Amino acid sequence: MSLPAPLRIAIAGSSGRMGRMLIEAVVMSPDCRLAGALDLAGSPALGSDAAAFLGKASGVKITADLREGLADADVLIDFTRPEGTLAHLAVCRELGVKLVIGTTGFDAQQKAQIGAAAADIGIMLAPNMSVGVNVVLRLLEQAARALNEGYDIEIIEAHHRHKVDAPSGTALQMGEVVAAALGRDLKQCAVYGREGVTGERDPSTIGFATVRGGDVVGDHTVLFAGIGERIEISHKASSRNTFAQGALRASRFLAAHGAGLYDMGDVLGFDKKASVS
Ligand SMILES: NC(=O)C1=CN([C@@H]2O[C@H](COP(=O)(O)OP(=O)(O)OC[C@H]3O[C@@H](n4cnc5c(N)ncnc54)[C@H](OP(=O)(O)O)[C@@H]3O)[C@@H](O)[C@H]2O)C=CC1
Ligand SMILES: O=C(O)C1=N[C@H](C(=O)O)C[C@H](O)C1
Repeated sequence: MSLPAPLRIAIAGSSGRMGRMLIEAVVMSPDCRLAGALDLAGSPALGSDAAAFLGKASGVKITADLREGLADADVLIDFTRPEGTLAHLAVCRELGVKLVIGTTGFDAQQKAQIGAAAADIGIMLAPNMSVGVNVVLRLLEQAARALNEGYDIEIIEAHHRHKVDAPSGTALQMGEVVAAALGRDLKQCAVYGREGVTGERDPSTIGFATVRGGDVVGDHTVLFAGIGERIEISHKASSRNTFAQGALRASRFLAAHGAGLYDMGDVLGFDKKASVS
């Protein structure tokens, strides 16, 4: 009996922290094949083998030419920057290549562009691909429903010194899930940091606090602070491999599904309630 053909995966942002982790994960997965590797024009890595940093030869050269990098791919996994992802999205749509988007920091208009492209291709959009965070999103929905009065909600996140967006995409998604469970609109109730004489806390708000430093992979805590007790629901990532493995699960899911906009809840078989992103 012959084995099914491997899933052909291209990676965007090949020289980035996640790009390298993803290349390693693809190369190590027997059911996947590295089919393309993209990086920005001007990157010193252009022309070199995508797996050279692992001391291996993948036979795939890093290119800035999107059509060349996507020519042989079923799925592109993209953890870059919003402007890069949107450029990749346009070419994926044209070529019929499915897209796993891990990039964070999109504004509402950019998210709408992604949603529109999902009419033609399968797209997975998730600010955090770890299984653990997506389970935490479900726990948060339940906790927020049960603690809907008398508890102040604060979301605290910590990341490495190189992260460029704040709050993290995960923190924002946690805020959206909690706000939706409470029947609030996050746009109306979010407080992003405090300074000076702020006055007493407004109980209808959801506060965000951001910490940046060192090599923290990604910590998120949602605090429900009541009188006489505090509940903290936390997730701490200790390796980027958890995000890479989630992105591979997402790629396998997309390979088996048609056009549409999906999230990690779909991959994990959750119903749609907690999938605000
Ligand atoms: N969904 C999830 O599970 C996770 C999401 N992330 C998100 O992934 C993104 C990347 O994170 P990380 O790997 O740490 O970042 P890095 O800065 O390490 O890597 C980003 C990569 O994208 C490239 N890049 C930058 N701008 C563009 C552009 N306009 N077009 C094409 N490529 C571009 C960079 O190239 P160059 O180096 O030449 O600038 C680099 O190779 C972030 O948005 C982060 O929040 C991160 C981890 C998990
Ligand atoms: O930039 C990162 O590193 C991470 N970004 C994601 C986010 O913004 O939520 C996910 C993860 O926490 C790591």
